[in-house]
Amino acid sequence: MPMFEARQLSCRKGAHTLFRHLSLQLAAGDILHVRGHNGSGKTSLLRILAGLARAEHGSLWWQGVAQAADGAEQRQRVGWLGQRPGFKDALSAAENLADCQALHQQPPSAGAIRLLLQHWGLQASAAQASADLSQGQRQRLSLALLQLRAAPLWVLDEPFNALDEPGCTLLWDMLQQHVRHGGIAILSHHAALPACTAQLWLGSAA
Ligand SMILES: Nc1ncnc2c1ncn2[C@@H]1O[C@H](COP(=O)(O)OP(=O)(O)OP(=O)(O)O)[C@@H](O)[C@H]1O
Repeated sequence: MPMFEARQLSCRKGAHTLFRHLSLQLAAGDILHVRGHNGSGKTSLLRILAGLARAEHGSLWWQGVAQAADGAEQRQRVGWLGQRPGFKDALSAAENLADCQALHQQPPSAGAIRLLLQHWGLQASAAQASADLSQGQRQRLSLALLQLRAAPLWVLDEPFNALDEPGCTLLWDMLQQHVRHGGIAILSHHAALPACTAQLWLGSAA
């Protein structure tokens, strides 16, 4: 049985059908790479898979169980990384990580936060407002938050955006570790990627 399944998804925006009858099945350990030209519907699809938007038709299944159409169940298990950061600009990186621990009922641990900040190269700017971080540093903070959250299904829209080469390596390592521990990752990226177990190309459906 696949761990995560999408059945017969269709999505329409205005007069355009972005995709229809789109189905996919993913097992623990899979990394799905979603590709397509600009405007082909990658973000729209990822938002549906993450439970952040409704498909016109179709359903999501987790471990053989159909998920509520409002996406609420799905959002509980998804670690989402989108184009807009999911942290508070007014808080520092360290404060945002502490907030995330509290939100997900994890015991507060300054040690774990310190290690994450070091791992993502954010320790020198850990105390400044997140609004003042560079684009790459903001992406690193988003990834540190994703790592802290420990969700089984990651849905990542252009996660390599703004990362330098060491940052890309850190992200790859993080992805590999996630799937080695039984997680699933779905990500969009314009260029070819090594080591993904599946690829989905979105073209024009209308
Ligand atoms: N809320 C909306 N209302 C109308 N059209 C929309 C809406 N959201 C997205 N679209 C359109 O749907 C199409 C797909 O958008 P989407 O962001 O999913 O594409 P994408 O493949 O992620 O693009 P890119 O590679 O440029 O990031 C685009 O033509 C976009 O203009």
